[in-house]
Amino acid sequence: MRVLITGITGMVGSHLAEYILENHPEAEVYGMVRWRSPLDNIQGILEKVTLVNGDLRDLNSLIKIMTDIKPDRIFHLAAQSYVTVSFDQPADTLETNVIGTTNLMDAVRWAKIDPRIHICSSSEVYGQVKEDEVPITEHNPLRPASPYAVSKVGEDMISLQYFLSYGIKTIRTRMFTHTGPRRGDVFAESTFAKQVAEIEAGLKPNPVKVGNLDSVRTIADVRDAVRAYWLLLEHGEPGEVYNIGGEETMTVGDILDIYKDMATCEIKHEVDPARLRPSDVTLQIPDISKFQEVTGWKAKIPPRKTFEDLLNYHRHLIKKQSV
Ligand SMILES: C[C@H]1O[C@H](OP(=O)(O)OP(=O)(O)OC[C@H]2O[C@@H](n3cnc4c(=O)[nH]c(N)nc43)[C@H](O)[C@@H]2O)[C@@H](O)[C@@H](O)C1=O
Repeated sequence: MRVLITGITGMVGSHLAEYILENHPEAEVYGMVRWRSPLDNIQGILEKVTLVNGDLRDLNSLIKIMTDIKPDRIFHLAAQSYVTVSFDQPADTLETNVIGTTNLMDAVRWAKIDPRIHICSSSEVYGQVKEDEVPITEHNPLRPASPYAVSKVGEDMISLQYFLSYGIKTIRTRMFTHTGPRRGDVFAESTFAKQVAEIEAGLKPNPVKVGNLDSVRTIADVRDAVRAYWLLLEHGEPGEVYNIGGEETMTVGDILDIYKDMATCEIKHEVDPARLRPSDVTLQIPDISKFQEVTGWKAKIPPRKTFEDLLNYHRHLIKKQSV
């Protein structure tokens, strides 16, 4: 079986590749990279995967990849995934996420192949939900509250349309917050961990800079998330959409408190107005029963372990950079 991962150099893509190599050795893993993508996250598996150059904005590069590899499964993880940046660069976000996904599916059509394709939509498509709408099911209205969320609605819907019009086997996930080692340092739980590690190392003054600490999230570990994605393409129904997420609910402020508790010195915090958004999604609690019924998936890693591993990841990076 040939498996293609777009976004293999990111947090999720690199963990997914490791998961597949370890648990499904029969699979040949191909990763699509842009020619200048940093390969740090996949250093440990470079000899076990085949990298191919491509760009979601370049249809020809995708047609070549599909024709050469003829993947049986595609995990489409590449995206502009940072909500804050999408307010500053809305067109760029839409182009990568919506046009990029459209190109990917057009390339599959051109190559006349019939893979099962995981489309990574997002809980952000639900936007600001009302209190009586949680836990959020797949039937909730879509009220995107950022250009990123609009781009994920577009990606989600165009993937459904390619299934309805051409029978392309897209299966969509709306993943709620998931994190762990290698998480980009722009996201809340990762920037907090990085700043704590820098303060511990004497590289940055106390306090940790924060934005809105009141948003409610559930946390899933990225290593549980990639297992969910594998199960999705094994058991999911083409054309369908599934919520996935963790079960423990907390505020962003609770996450900061966990790090304060783990830190080796006293940590203070301060709101940085630049970290507040024009509109924020403050309540995200998923109903994941549809996905669990189909796959039997259950998260195994508790959030505290996830945060501990993420903090140690940043501590390790800082140590490495200082030698
Ligand atoms: C499922 C979804 O999950 C992620 O999107 P996100 O939830 O917006 O992630 P975030 O970590 O940027 O914000 C979470 C919350 O935390 C608040 N917050 C407070 N203080 C800081 C802060 O200092 N930095 C950031 N980034 N956020 C902060 C911020 O205002 C927001 O309410 C992406 O993976 C996305 O790709 C995705 O699909």
